This record gives sequence, structure tokens and C-alpha cells, in this order.
Amino acid sequence: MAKLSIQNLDVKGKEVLMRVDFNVPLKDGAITDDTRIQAAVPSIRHLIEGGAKLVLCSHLGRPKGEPKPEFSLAPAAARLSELLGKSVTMAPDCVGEEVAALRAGLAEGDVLLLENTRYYSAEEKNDPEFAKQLAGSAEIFVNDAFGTAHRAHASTEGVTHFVATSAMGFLLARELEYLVDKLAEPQRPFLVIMGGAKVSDKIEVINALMAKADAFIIGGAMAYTFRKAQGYEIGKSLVENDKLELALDILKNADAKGVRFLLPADTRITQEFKDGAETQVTAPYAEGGAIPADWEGIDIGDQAIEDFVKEVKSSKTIVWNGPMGVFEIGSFAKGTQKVAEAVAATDAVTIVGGGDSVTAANKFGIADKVTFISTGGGASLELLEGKELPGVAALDEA
Ligand SMILES: Nc1ncnc2c1ncn2[C@@H]1O[C@H](COP(=O)(O)OP(=O)(O)O)[C@@H](O)[C@H]1O
Ligand SMILES: O=C(OP(=O)(O)O)[C@H](O)COP(=O)(O)O
Repeated sequence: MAKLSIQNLDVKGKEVLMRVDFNVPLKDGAITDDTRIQAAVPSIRHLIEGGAKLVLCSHLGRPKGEPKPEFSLAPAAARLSELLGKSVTMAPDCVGEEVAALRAGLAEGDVLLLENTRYYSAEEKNDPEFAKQLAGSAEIFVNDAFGTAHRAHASTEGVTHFVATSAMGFLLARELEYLVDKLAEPQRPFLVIMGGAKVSDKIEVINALMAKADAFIIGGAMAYTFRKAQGYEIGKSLVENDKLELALDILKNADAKGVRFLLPADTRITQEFKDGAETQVTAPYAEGGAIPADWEGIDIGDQAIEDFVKEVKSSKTIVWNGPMGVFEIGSFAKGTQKVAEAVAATDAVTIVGGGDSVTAANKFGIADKVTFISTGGGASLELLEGKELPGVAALDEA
């Protein structure tokens, strides 16, 4: 069943609470990639032009239930204001009396951005009392936060129980349409490239994706959990020690199903996590390579780049989620850049998903050379897995 769209709502004079995903990368307080803000603009404009009193809410990063100024959404309010060409008021909080007063004072066409919902642990717990406060006096809730639609949080799921109407925005609709349709019958071989730092989230979906994909490339921090599980030394690299058994199970499962499963043959390592730091490439693991105790993996090695590029070239559908290394730092970016360029150069159907992956695609100039850019990483993987996303399931039927 299709979900209700904002296209079909009369919002004139009504208070509308819209969940957006303004979880954008920041450096020294400045937004380094505003793709997610731009992506929400069509829904925002539609609601403003329809005469809504618009209240936006989002999380940013993982502040773990406490107000932390470095996770403030204030830079997003400033950027949105520039994109819309009109003022956007930044609220000092996401709930409470002061916020309620600001909401009550909105006129038709006004836009208020609430402060980071994850300043409260009640957000991720999907606490009903917190959800009720977020809903406040809004009659209508709109979800346009595709990147967070796989989370059952107060601002994505809970809030729908405290408003009269819950609908999807244009971005959410477009993502669902594209990802579900394009990937329903993928051209084969179908390759999934995974990397990044959200290891515990993403490793959980691999077994389920094996029913769909013919091959996997694992880069980024996730690779070290697999290598450690296989008994290799990984030094100070990021690792999820409670996922070692799962990693072994995945390797066994891939073997049994005949799914190609590529781990990086070698790793670029450093002792200092900063640009210009000395880096080395380990010997291939198969030839006794290891990461020394006080070194850390920060990118895939040169042999891994060669292997991964070859795999990319022989694929017909590619989903890429998660950078191969710490691409934000110039001297650790080579693996991500080479894989990105290889993805862009194929004539395969190519889908790049995830906040940081999209940032990497923009940085390396390949964003307009891929078939589809998705604003969601974890969300697109769960969709691909065939799961219903809680933030979508909670919306009203059309
Ligand atoms: N080897 C690594 N060690 C530490 N961090 C890494 C490593 N490889 C990639 N990362 C980091 O992973 C982050 C992106 O991870 P993630 O949020 O999972 O991706 P996405 O947002 O695309 O879903 C980037 O900031 C990058 O610096
Ligand atoms: O950046 C996000 O997801 P992504 O890294 O999977 O694209 C979303 O904003 C969700 O953030 P979360 O993974 O902290 O819940």
C-alpha cells in the first residue's frame, strides 16, 4: 500500500512538524557537504508555499543524549536560510516551554528548526512522553528523513501517534521509488561495497543481503573486524570485538552460498591520525602481513585497490555504502578515491548511499556520474534487505 504524500495535503494555516535528516558533516563548525539539506528543500518549499507553519526537526551525529554544542544544528539553519532565501529561526532546544512559545508564534510560511533531538536519550529510546512533546501542537507530521527512516526513534516513529495525519515528503518518496524499483531485479553480477565506520550496524545486514548480492567488497573500518576474526593482528585499528563470531559466520555463509567476498588484501596504516602523517602499506595478509601493535589501519592498501577496481569493472549493478578509508584526510583518501572513480567509470547501474559516502562522491567529482545518489546509507541497505523501515511503516496509508 502506498503511503500518504504531502502532495495530497492541505496545510494552509496548519502547524506541520517535519522530520528531516540534517545529519551533515561538519569541520570546525562549517558544513562540508550540504547534500542532505538541499535534498529536503523541495518538500520545505512545497509546505511554505502551501501556507504551513513549518517546524523542522533532526538529529546531528551521535551526542549520546546530552546537549553538546559541537552537535548543534545551528549551521544547518544558516545554510537552509541561504538555500531558501528566507530567514529560518533556530530554536534553542527541541522541546520545552520556550520552544512551545516559538511554535505558537509562527505565521503561515514561517520556518523554525528545532535543536538536535539526540540531545535527549528519550529520542533513541522512542519514549512516548518525549514524542508527545515533540509533536506539540502540530496537526500534521511529515517524514522526509530517508537517511534515518531505519531508526524507530521518537522523531521518526513515536511522533506519529500524537498527530492527526502523518505523511511522507518528496525525498522519502523518491528514495523509496528508486531503490525499490531499480533494485527489484538487479542486473548481475550484483556487487555491494561496504565500508565506513558504523560497523556494528552494517555488519548485521550482510547475511540477509547474501540472498540478493553476488559479491561483496568490504573496506573501511569493517574490514578489521573480519581480519581479527580470522586471527590476524590489527594493531590499534577500529574493531567490534562482539562481532567477531558474526564475522566468521558471514565468511562461512558466503563460502557455502558461493558469494564472492573480498576483504582488503593489504592495509594502509599510520601511527598519527592527521594529514601529512607517515603511512605504510602492510604486506598482504596472505603473505604474513599484519598491522603492528601501535599502528592503525586508515585505508585499504594498493593490492586491495587493484583487486577492488577489478571486481567493480566486472559488475553490472553496484551499491556502494561507506568509504574505504578516512577519506576526509588527504593522505588517507587514495582507496576511496580509486574505488569511487572505478564505480563512476563503469556502465553498471550504480547507487551510492550514506551521508559520508555522498560527501566522498562529491569530493572526488563522481556524483553526477553515478545512476543514483541516496541520502541514506544504513536505510538503503535495510531497504535492499527487504525490511520495512519503521519511519515509513508508521505513516498513514494514502
Ligand atoms: N579505517 C578506518 N578507520 C576509521 N574510520 C574510518 C575508516 N575508514 C573509514 N572511516 C570513517 O568512516 C566514516 C564514514 O562511515 P559511515 O558513517 O559508516 O559511512 P556513511 O555515512 O557513508 O554510511 C568516515 O568519516 C571515515 O573517515
Ligand atoms: O547518517 C546517517 O546514516 P548513514 O551513515 O547510514 O547514511 C543517518 O543520519 C542516521 O544516523 P545514525 O546512523 O546515527 O542513526
